[in-house]
This record gives sequence, C-alpha cells and structure tokens, in this order.
Amino acid sequence: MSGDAVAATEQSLTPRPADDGIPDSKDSKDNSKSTEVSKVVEKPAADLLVRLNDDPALGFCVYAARAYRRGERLFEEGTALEATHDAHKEGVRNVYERYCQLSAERRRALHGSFPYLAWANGVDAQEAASARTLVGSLAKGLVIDNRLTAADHMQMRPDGGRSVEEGPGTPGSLAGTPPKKASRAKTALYGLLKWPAAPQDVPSSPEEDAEKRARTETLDWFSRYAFRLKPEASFVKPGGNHQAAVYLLTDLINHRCGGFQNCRVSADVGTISVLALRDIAAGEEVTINYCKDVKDFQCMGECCLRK
Ligand SMILES: C[S@@+](CC[C@H](N)C(=O)[O-])C[C@H]1O[C@@H](n2cnc3c(N)ncnc32)[C@H](O)[C@@H]1O
Repeated sequence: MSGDAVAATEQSLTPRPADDGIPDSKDSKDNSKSTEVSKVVEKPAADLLVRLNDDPALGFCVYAARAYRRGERLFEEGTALEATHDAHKEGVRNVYERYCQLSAERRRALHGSFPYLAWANGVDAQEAASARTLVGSLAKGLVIDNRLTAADHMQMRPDGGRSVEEGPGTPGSLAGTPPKKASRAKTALYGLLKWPAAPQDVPSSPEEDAEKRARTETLDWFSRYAFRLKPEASFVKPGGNHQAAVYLLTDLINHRCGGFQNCRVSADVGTISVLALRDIAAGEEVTINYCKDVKDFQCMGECCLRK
C-alpha cells in the first residue's frame, strides 16, 4: 500500500455503488447473526485473531493465529464504508451521508472497529466495544478474539489529546474522553481537508451542534483510515472524484517501515485481501507498510525503536 491514510490500493477496484461490501444478514449464508458469533469465536483460531496491544500508543493490533507461507492470503474482507472523498472538492464529499445510510448493524460493526467514530457519533463506549464481535461475524473467514472486555478496550485507547469542549451532561454534548484516532501519514494527501467552520452569528440548537460535530469528526476519521481507491476503479472516471473505503480489520493493521512489514494489501471488487510477503509465524503481528515516504509520523515499531 502506498500513501498515508487514504492510500491507493495495489490493484484496481471496481466499486459497487449500491453496496458497501459487507454482506447483509439476509443474504449471507453462514453468518452475521449475533447468536452465531460466539460459535465462530469459540472455534480454534483458524485464520486470524484481533487483540489489543499492551502498548497504549499503538491501539489495536492484528496477529496471525497460525503460521502462513509467503504469498498466502491471511484473510479477505468486504468494504465497510465506501464514499466519494476528494480532498479538493468539498461538494463531493459524502462520507457522513454514506455512514448515515448504512444499516444500524453495519454502523455498529464500524463502531466496534473504530471507537473514535463511535465517540464522534455519540455512541456509548461500552456499546461500541461490545460491537467488536460483529467484526468477526461480518468479515469473511475471520476469527476475532472477543475475550477482552470493554474496560480493557478503553484502557488501551487513552485520550488522543483532543479536548471535549462541552462537559458530560450538557445537552447535545458527547460525554467522555474521545478515544484515540489514527494519525497515519495520510494527512499529507488529505491535508487540505477541512470542514467549513460554522458561521458564528447563526444560533444553533444543541442537536445541530451535535450533528455538526458528528459530520466533522466522521469525515476526519474517514480521511485518516480510508484507503483511496485507484481512479480507474472509481465511480467517476480518472481525473474525477476519488472513491475511498475503510475496512473493519485491514484498517487495524499497524505499520512497519519498508522491508520490515510482513504483509501487503490487494484489493478486488468490493473486497480487500491481506497477503503474506514472507513466511509468518503463529502469534506474529501482521504489519503493512503504510507508505514508502512517511512524513510527520513517528514510527514506534521495532523497525525504528531498535535504531
Ligand atoms: C490504521 S491505524 C492502525 C490501527 C490502530 N492501531 C488502531 O487501533 O486504530 C494507524 C494508527 O495506528 C498507530 N500506528 C500503527 N502503526 C504504528 C507504528 N509503527 N508506530 C506508531 N504508531 C503506529 C498510529 O496511531 C496510526 O495513526
């Protein structure tokens, strides 16, 4: 993968306009019914486990639960949210609208993977953590470790340094400390991204304030996590607007500098795969290289800590 947050995928994608890639409960055979989630999780870890790292700075980490051979696919998953997202054109960004159009179940799954998104949209932290099992039930061929409690979850995701202007209990406010959000080097690509400031002289209701914040933060979250899809795979032809997408699990894979990563991503119609670049041992952390030339990003992987 190249680039920071919204990185171009290695292969062309053909987006599915009416579908964000996660199978609906009704059309999946195996599948996303929450009653079956525990069965899936109880099985021996066939493919992959997601666990929290002990290091609070890194947040989620993805670990291989068995050995993989070079070239082998670790897992594949559908797109969790796809949107039109062009850094230069405010009018064509539809991230928040696409998020709101998702079914409640799909939004819940996103909250499970992305506590920051949950916070931005006023979702209770415990509720967001409990939704993590959905990641396992919606993504294909994945086994998710759901043994961690919501408390563990929040301990591992401390305040990312953002202040909450309104205190708990204020009407329309989002109580609590926002979970840390990713700050990949994608900011270089989407540095121009700024939601227009609200006019100061127009009084707004608490509800309007809450929605304004949800819009701003949802867009910010997306710009940091989304993979930018190649132009030829966009709804709009090359030279037009950019499509970008987030994935429930692939987005939780941490970075290692060039030569130290053990995987790469490869995108196909509505899905993304994670492929082993070399043999991977059971228990090893799955890593990718976010970008060849990562700026404004202090790598805390062993590749840099050893230096
Ligand atoms: C795409 S997310 C990866 C999943 C992330 N651990 C999480 O819980 O959301 C990218 C973020 O993870 C953290 N991260 C990943 N790899 C890192 C590394 N090598 N050094 C420092 N931070 C890293 C940074 O906060 C980065 O902004």
